[in-house]
Amino acid sequence: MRYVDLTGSREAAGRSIRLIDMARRLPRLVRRSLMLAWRVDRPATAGLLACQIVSGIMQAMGLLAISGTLTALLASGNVFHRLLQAWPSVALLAGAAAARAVMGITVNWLSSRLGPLMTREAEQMLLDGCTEVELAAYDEPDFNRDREAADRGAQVTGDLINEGQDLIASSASFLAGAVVLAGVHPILLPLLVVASLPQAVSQVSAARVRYLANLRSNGDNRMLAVLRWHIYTRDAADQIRAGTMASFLSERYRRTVARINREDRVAADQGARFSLIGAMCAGVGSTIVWAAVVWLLATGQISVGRAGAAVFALQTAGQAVRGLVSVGSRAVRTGLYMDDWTRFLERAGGFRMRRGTHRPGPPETIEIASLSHRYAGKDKDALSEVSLTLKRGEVTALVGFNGSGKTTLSRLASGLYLPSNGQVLWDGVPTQEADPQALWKQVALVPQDYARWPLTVRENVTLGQPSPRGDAAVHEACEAAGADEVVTQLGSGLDTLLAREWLNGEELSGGQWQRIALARAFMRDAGLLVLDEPTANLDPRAEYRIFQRLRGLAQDRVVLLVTHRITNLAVADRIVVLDEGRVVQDGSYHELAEQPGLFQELLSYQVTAETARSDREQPGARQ
Ligand SMILES: Nc1ncnc2c1ncn2[C@@H]1O[C@H](COP(=O)(O)OP(=O)(O)OP(=O)(O)O)[C@@H](O)[C@H]1O
Repeated sequence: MRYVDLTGSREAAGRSIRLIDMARRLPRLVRRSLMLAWRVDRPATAGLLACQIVSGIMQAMGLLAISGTLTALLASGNVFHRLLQAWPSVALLAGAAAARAVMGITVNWLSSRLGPLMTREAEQMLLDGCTEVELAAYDEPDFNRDREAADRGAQVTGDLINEGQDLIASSASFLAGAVVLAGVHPILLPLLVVASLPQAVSQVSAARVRYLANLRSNGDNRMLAVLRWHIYTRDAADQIRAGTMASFLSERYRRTVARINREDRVAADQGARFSLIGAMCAGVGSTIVWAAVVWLLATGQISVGRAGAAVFALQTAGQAVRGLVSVGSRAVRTGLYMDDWTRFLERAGGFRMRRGTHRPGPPETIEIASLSHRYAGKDKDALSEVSLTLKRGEVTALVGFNGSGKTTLSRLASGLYLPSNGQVLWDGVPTQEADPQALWKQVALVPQDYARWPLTVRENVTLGQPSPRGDAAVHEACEAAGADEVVTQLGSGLDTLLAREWLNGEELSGGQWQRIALARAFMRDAGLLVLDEPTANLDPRAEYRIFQRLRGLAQDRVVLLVTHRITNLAVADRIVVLDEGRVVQDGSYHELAEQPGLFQELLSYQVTAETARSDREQPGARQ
């Protein structure tokens, strides 16, 4: 089995990496890296640019000083006189070298300061981008793939500053060498550039091969991250042991890695072949250039001193061209990853929330009108033609078999999903016309799989939004959810960190966590309370208390309860029975209990203590 991502447009972008694209892209990349650097640290960016300019000037001066030194030393006259002539050039040479060394150290210092800042900033922008997408995005493989790619782009953003700096440095060296070479003889510079071209092409080809290989392994790499998460973390640690799954997971990991290695190996071999061809061409090119220098010297077209300067300038410019090509191809690859990041941020993977601006208050009614919903990639609706009205002051319960659409309906009612067809109207306004943040201020949700935030108890309950009443409100919410008993047992009360993996962190039991999750909902001053299996982990006493409180809570809000505990449903004003995404029954507990239908069937599966006892006392009395 192979984990595959569709990578069409990115693959096309990768395939289009050619020398000409690289030349076009490089200035844009340098500009982009400098803009991000400017955003995170202006003085460091300005310092970096200044250092590069000074360094380039020093390099040119150093090369000119070499020419001056050689000309003076090789001139006629006595040694002392020649040394005297040469020493200002030597001093300039030494000064320029020292200045370049200092600039180099400063550039390193500033780049290492900027790189991590840029990576963190890129990650932060990505995180912000992710919170702005529709929840439905997470059901789309495309979105998940693009987010992973963008994450990789964010990680390499810091590299771009080093690559950008290397590019600027190589360009400055090339310019310095070019100025000197052009001064020595006009043929040398074009000859050097032409001689370097084959190597440039081969380097870019190698970069293209590596990028494409990486792209092909994208799905597998994503799966490795998922496997690592499950194997490393505590969440599934008990199940891996009790289920003796370790060797299966390890083997799956190994096989996935082996596939990636095979792709990498092919890319490395192909890249090495390109590099070898490039190096051979570079050797031939260098021979031609050096032969040209010797020929110019032999035919008296340049002096020995100028030939000496040409040697150094050729070395400098040749190194610069090689540097430009090798860093350039790396930077282009980094740039492609960064394109993934930029594209994702621009479009939020194509799923940025674009809803209205209406700011709803606590709803009087939530009308669900001819609502249908189909999840991405599914060929069947999860909900079909559902119509019902939820009212403030009422507890509406949703019941039905697994997969009948209860959770989907509660997510649509709370505006987490937008309907594929039909409408959800909060006091007459469709959810897509409401400002989502304002709407969710009116939602208190206890989902089936509630988050166990590695935060303090206080933060877990307030969700980072403390009440003006301070801890008094937190204690009240905890009391309402039965979490007060949990808090009093914890060493540091509300300040206790709920994460065993950290020093002084505490772990809670499943039921204790559920009480905290309920306290979160009770803490929120929201007009819609959605409870999805809120008591699945609670002991009978805690469960009884929650249901006792529910009526009081419903007085000034809409309450939507999803539960499989049919015996608790007497608390609801109204029960809606769902089957395969359709409403099949709707009424009070007593009405539905009397009617033949699915509700009666569900009721019949509830083995009460009464029936169990009668079964024990009268074996064979019930079939
Ligand atoms: N994120 C999703 N992406 C695709 N399909 C989904 C998604 N969530 C739910 N479904 C599908 O929608 C249907 C209804 O699921 P839903 O979770 O609403 O059922 P439910 O009645 O709450 O089930 P349960 O009682 O097991 O909690 C199921 O067929 C399920 O496979």
